[in-house]
Amino acid sequence: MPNRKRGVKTLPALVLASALGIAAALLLCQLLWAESGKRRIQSLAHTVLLHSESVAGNVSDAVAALERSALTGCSDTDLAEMKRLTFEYRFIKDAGLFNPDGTIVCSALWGRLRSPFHVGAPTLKTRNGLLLWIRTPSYSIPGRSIDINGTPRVFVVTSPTAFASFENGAPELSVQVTSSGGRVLMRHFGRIEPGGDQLSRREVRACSQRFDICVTAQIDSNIFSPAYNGMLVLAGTLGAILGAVLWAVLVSLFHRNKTLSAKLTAAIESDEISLLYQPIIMAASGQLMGFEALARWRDKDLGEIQPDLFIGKAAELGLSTVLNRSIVCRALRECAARLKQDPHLYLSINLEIDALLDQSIVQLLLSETGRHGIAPRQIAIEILEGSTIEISRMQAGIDEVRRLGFQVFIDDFGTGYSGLAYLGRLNVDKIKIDRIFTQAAGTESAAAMILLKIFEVAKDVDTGVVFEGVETAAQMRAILAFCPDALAQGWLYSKAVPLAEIAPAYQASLSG
Ligand SMILES: Nc1nc2c(ncn2[C@@H]2O[C@H](COP(=O)(O)O[C@H]3[C@@H](O)[C@H](n4cnc5c(=O)[nH]c(N)nc54)O[C@@H]3COP(=O)(O)O)[C@@H](O)[C@H]2O)c(=O)[nH]1
Repeated sequence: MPNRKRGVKTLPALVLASALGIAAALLLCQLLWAESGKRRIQSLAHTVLLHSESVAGNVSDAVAALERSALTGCSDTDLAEMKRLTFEYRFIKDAGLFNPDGTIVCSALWGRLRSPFHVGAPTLKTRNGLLLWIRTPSYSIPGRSIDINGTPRVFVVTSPTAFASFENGAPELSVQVTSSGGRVLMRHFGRIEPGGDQLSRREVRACSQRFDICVTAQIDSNIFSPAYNGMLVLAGTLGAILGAVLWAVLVSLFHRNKTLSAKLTAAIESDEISLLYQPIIMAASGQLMGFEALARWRDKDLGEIQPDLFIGKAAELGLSTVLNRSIVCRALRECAARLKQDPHLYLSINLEIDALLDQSIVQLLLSETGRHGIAPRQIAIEILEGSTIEISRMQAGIDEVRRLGFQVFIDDFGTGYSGLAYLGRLNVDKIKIDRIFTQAAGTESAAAMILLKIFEVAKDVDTGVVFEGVETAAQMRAILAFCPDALAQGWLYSKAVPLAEIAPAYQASLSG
């Protein structure tokens, strides 16, 4: 029954996730398609502009040639010369002369007109001084309109097929050729709609440096048009699958998190968190000086869980105190014999600063060391440098613990936000320099310079130093060069292991 209930809830959620996936996929597809359309019209606008410039250049040259010619009127010689010029220029359909009163009386193509034709005022005077009559009534065929370019003396008619190669373009494309101010529309293919850059519409504009011409190209890349049905179905299907997969991943993460929380709670309560120990060595002699307790949790279903993860999770679940108490008790129980056997050894335990300020943990440390007959001096509490707790409160807690005989170390020094000034203000026994600095030893990096600086300041304020994360003999040699009595911890000597595997001395080969 419960499974059926869950199935009933699952189906609408799955349908909703798929629907959201479809919507997201279609939206993404539309945006990508519109952007690819923009690249298409950029190239189209450029091509049309180049073509418009060559038409305008051809027309200007023809007008200049007519101006230079010795035409005086509409004699047969004049008409022959006009014809010659008309044939010479590719984008010119006809050429002729204006009367001084602004009327047309003859042209190369139509010869002498039966009656003078009045063209009226020009539509535009270009910045090159050319007069344009756009879509003005034809002087030869009634009802037709033509484009005339000229001066007050001569004119040419632009060939109506000058832009024929751009006619009958794809239906989603529109192009218009205008004067540079956009006031006069010279040519258009398709209709430019106002408002580019909507979901589907993109627009580009390109203007000529040489002529009074601008080209605007627009594309309406709407994936919902019937032409793109195939793409629509593919994108929708992929979106539905992705939405469903994402939903399944989120649900499984949520369940894993819930499972992790439940399992961790059970593991802490039944004292299943175990400890490994990593040796801390006097590098010059290889002598064992102490060991750090590092928590481990292996779940039979989830496998090995990183300490960062389960310690953070325990804090989220409000289980930090229970976990800390179990770690303190286990560490002292497991290490008591070894510490008593060798009184110069110490055991490091990681505790958050809040735990150090928690009287119940301090009392536990006292009672457990007393119960096992361990000197408090043999216990070092490692706290993190970066903490939001006020420094004076922190120092009061540290002082109290040190007064009881325990040592206090600052862990991962250099990675917090407090900087070197912190060292002078906090009274601790040792700092543990983080491995990002240790591992830079002997290199030319900024981290290597910071490492030296940290070491100098620690020496000035008479605080001991442990170099964490030493992995290579070269790093160790470089550290020994400036700190001959360095304490070191790292994989060069040993990873964290069961206490029984920790030897009294570690002869790391520092040569080679
Ligand atoms: N509050 C508590 N924090 C704890 C406890 N146990 C562990 N931790 C913290 O979890 C972090 C990760 O710890 P871990 O995965 O155990 O990693 C430790 C070492 O294994 C690792 N290490 C040691 N030597 C090297 C090395 O040479 N190279 C390398 N890449 N890693 C190395 O460093 C970790 C020890 O770090 P630190 O504590 O800073 O000395 C870590 O922050 C633990 O503090 C716990 O019981 N309580």
